[in-house]
Amino acid sequence: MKRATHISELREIIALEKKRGRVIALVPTMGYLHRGHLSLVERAKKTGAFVVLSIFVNPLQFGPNEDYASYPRDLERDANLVEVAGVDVLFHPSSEEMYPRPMVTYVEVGQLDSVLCGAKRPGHFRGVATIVSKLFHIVQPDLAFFGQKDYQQYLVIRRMVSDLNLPIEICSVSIAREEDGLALSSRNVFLTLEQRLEAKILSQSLNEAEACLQAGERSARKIENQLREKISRHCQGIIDYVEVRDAGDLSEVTTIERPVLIALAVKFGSTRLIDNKVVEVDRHV
Ligand SMILES: Nc1ncnc2c1ncn2[C@@H]1O[C@H](COP(=O)(O)OP(=O)(O)OP(=O)(O)O)[C@@H](O)[C@H]1O
Ligand SMILES: CC(C)(CO)[C@@H](O)C(=O)[O-]
Ligand code: BAL
Repeated sequence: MKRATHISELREIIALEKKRGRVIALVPTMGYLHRGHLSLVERAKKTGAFVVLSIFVNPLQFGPNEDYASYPRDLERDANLVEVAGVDVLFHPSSEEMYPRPMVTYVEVGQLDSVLCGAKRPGHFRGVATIVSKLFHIVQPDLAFFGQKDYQQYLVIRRMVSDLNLPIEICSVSIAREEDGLALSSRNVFLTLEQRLEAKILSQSLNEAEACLQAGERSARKIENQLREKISRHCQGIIDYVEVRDAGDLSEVTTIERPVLIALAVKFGSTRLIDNKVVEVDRHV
């Protein structure tokens, strides 16, 4: 596995592979890798592409009171993991390399930024879209892989690629979970034992909401209220949001008739976890 910290080095490596006719796949991450990240690599490898994995904790997507400074980092452990997983090149630039001077140019994401995590983390998706756009320009991949755990992020990137006519196929990968259902996340490492045990309620309550929908419930507000009630009853986490929205464009839903995203964010102390489920409904129930 090759490693690059400078944009120019990475560009040289990729130019050579493109000359050889290789398809290029990009897996953007913030590091502290787990099985969820490795499932993105696995999917990328399966395409036969030359796989570039980036690790960069992007300051632009963190709010002033968020966890940029304390975000978990362990580059050497990550490098070993991705080498074993078969990544072809690991790109881990410094902040100075990615942002040599204060930015004046950003990618704005409009409507999609105004709900769910976008509403709770002002400027977050502008930061995500801007860094992902920079990575896309640096790597010029044919394919890029994103996890459904960050479903809103996946929609934002898909829309950015469409709006800006970028010739990149955006591939989404399903959520990798612990045995008890908790979605894998780099931030899980910050949970106390008690919080870790309680956190399984998030995926359990999403499964229950799905069962309710499959049984014929069609009121989005009822589903949200049931979820809130269950989470509040079974854990000390503070609900940031619990919402049912259209799975295609995140618009508001009252009566569920199309595929919906059931999404939630819950804070366990200072650790904010997100999870979601996309549910297709049978129109004839
Ligand atoms: N459990 C998971 N299953 C599938 N994909 C995941 C999972 N966790 C993260 N990813 C994906 O990996 C990519 C990089 O995510 P990131 O490095 O932010 O990891 P993370 O574990 O989501 O971190 P955090 O939850 O602390 O934000 C994103 O596309 C994200 O959706
Ligand atoms: C896509 C991403 C790497 C951009 O910094 C980040 O938001 C993440 O890890 O999901
Ligand atoms: N996976 C999203 C990165 C963040 O929370 O900033």
